[in-house]
Amino acid sequence: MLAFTVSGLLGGVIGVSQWPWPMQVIALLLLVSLTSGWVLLRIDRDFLHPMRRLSEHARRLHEGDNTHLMMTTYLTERHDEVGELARQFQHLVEDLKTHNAQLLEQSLIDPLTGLGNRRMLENRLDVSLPLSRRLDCTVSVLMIDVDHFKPYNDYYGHPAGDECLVQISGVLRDTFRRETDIVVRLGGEEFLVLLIDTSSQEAWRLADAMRGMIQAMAIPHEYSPTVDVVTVSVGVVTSPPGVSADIDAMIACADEALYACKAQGRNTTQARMLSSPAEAIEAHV
Ligand SMILES: Nc1nc2c(ncn2[C@@H]2O[C@H](COP(=O)(O)OP(=O)(O)OP(=O)(O)O)[C@@H](O)[C@H]2O)c(=O)[nH]1
Repeated sequence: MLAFTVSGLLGGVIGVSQWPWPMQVIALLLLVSLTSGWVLLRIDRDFLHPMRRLSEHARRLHEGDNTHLMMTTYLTERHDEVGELARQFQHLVEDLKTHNAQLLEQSLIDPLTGLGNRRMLENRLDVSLPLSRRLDCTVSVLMIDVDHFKPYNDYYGHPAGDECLVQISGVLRDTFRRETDIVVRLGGEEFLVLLIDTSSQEAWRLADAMRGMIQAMAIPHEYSPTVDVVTVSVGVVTSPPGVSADIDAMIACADEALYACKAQGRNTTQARMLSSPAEAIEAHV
């Protein structure tokens, strides 16, 4: 159609209609080829090429190549439908990214207390332990367990038990405030704190101060055989500089100290010094 229109115009302007008919046919064919070539070039430049870029972008995202999260402005700044498609695609990617970040955060947080959970501990340990080895500094693990929590739940009810755990979490959060401190709820009424570059004396002092603050909150617990308020027992283990901290050995050792607290009547803090992964020596009672 375009070719015919153009040929008509050319015919009028440069007198093609005066040419012999074979020349007219050749001119028309030439015109049709040039026009189709031009149309194909435009289709490739305006449509196929951007589509290839868009699909390449989607492929990279699919393969997890986060260096290409932002789409090229070549696509997003276009004022046509392709540009609109690219912008909508980019919004979708950004929404998914935000949503994924929220999901990841939720998967690391204990919903009741807002503290980290076991998974967060594992993630943070991947950074903290190699860092402590590199800086050649101490690592301390505190295992904290609420005393006589079963009777508390039984008599005051599960929602009151939940509230009690939330209040205890608040004390933990207020006590262990360094950026490098890791404070998590392991599950149930058990919490873990990991401190790096804190001396064994300081770890014990902080742990015992925290225990005292929980007692001082004076959450009534008239069914506790220990005292008439909610208390915790704390097992502390410190791995000194130069000893490669093995988290499983440390947790096992802190657990031993915790059970010793329970055996000795609860509402107390006991500490151990880990001199090698296999060997634990008592530091404080
Ligand atoms: N409210 C509430 N209770 C929980 C939660 N998780 C675990 N518990 C309760 O915590 C109690 C733990 O009881 P036990 O492990 O027997 O220990 P305990 O009574 O604290 O005794 P000791 O640790 O020996 O002092 C159980 O009754 C659990 O049901 C929770 O998320 N919310």
